[in-house]
Amino acid sequence: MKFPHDFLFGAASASYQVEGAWNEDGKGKTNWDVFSKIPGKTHEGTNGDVAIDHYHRYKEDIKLMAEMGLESYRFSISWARILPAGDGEVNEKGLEFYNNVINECLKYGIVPFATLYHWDLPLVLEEDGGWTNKRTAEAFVKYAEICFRAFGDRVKHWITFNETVMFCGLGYLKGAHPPGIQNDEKKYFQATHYVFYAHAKAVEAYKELKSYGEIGITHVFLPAYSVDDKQENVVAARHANEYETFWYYDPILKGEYPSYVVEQLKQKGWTPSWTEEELGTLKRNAGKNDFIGLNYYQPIRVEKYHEAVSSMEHSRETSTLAPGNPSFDGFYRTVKMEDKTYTKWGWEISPQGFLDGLHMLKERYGDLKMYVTENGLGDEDPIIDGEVVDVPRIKYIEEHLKVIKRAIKEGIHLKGYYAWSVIDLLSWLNGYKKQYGFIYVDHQDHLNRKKKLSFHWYKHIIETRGEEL
Ligand SMILES: C[C@@]1(C(=O)O)OC[C@H]2O[C@@H](O)[C@H](O)[C@@H](O)[C@H]2O1
Repeated sequence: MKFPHDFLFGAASASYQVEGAWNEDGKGKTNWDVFSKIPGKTHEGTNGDVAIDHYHRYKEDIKLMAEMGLESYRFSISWARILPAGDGEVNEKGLEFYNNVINECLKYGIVPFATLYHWDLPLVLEEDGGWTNKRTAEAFVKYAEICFRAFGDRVKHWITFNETVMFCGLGYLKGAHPPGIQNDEKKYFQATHYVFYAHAKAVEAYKELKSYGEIGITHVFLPAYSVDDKQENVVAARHANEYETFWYYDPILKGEYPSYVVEQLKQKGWTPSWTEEELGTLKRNAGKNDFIGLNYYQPIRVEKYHEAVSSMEHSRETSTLAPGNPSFDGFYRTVKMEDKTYTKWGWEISPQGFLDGLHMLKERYGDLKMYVTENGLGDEDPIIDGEVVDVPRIKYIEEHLKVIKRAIKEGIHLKGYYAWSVIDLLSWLNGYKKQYGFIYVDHQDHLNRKKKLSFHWYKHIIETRGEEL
């Protein structure tokens, strides 16, 4: 059986991780332009000043995507190229760059899938409180409307935010991402709320424009499973799903927060300062979402945790989602299990965990259109006789595509798959230690591009629409 004719085989990138040209053509500074240059924040001081120079080489890169037969390219727009000061004056050169990227995609019949926010926030807004300041939410809606008007005649698939739990969690709890604050639960929950509010306002604005495209949000999908049947561990898994999934998915898809978490925030004094207007906006617009984007890499296995965690000291290492760390509130701990398979960075490889999680989502949110907006293997790819022989990545993606095909057969409304990443790119904290792409970038030879084994494999899968999987 082939994948459905309207299922999109794609791959993804993010502006800060590929573009470079950090201060060219009128682009404003972002939080990451500054944060990545604070000594010790990133592996070997890597940053996005050049990245893989996609800003100047996007034509070559999109031509390679076309040679792979890629049906859709998910990229992100850097807010600070469009509005250098976050709000205020529009930078025409910024609009020009993304118009060129979109037109280059369409030249090859590649469907552009645009993410408005993939963590690079204009510095002016970060310095004014970032996502804990409602001004940022309001500025985002203005930025979104500018993009809808400039690109919406050709871009018909929009994602507002990528992985809110990551930029809020690492920004305000672990401190590994800007603004680098640790253990501030009040700011963490406040930031998530203003992001959800900004999303709902952007959806409302998009629908009013009647561009007849679709809009949604991309969340991490990290289904939590108990390590065994012990009641306290089953309760720990429920707690993890409430805080890591339902807190993020409910306000978008139901228009209200999960009562389990709301009650506990009240008791702990972490309730965001939200207004009736904001909560009403969430409720009014929940039904207008066209899809949810899932970034799935792994599930988590959890057990009840019994030690105090007051003001844990965090590091880059405790921020990598590898198992063994307690949750921010100390309620549970993730566990590495003997009978599971893991990547070199300790992420479990579990296509079955994805399938089980998809059914959990369908049970809670109904027959909702979904895209896998990220899935892939971060690895140190072996180079043999000058060829990048990334067989582990082929196996990883093959197993996940098999499960996606099965999920569709079981009635899950999955409409596309975007491998992370289309091309090797800068990791926020890990530089170029692990690669994710179908295309190799040679940092020892002028960032020259080279097709990997997986490039040819994915090309075949797309051509045959995965019939053999
Ligand atoms: C933490 C990490 C990684 O480097 O492994 O997870 C996988 C992937 O997720 C994406 O949303 C990030 O933009 C990208 O940089 C990657 O980030």
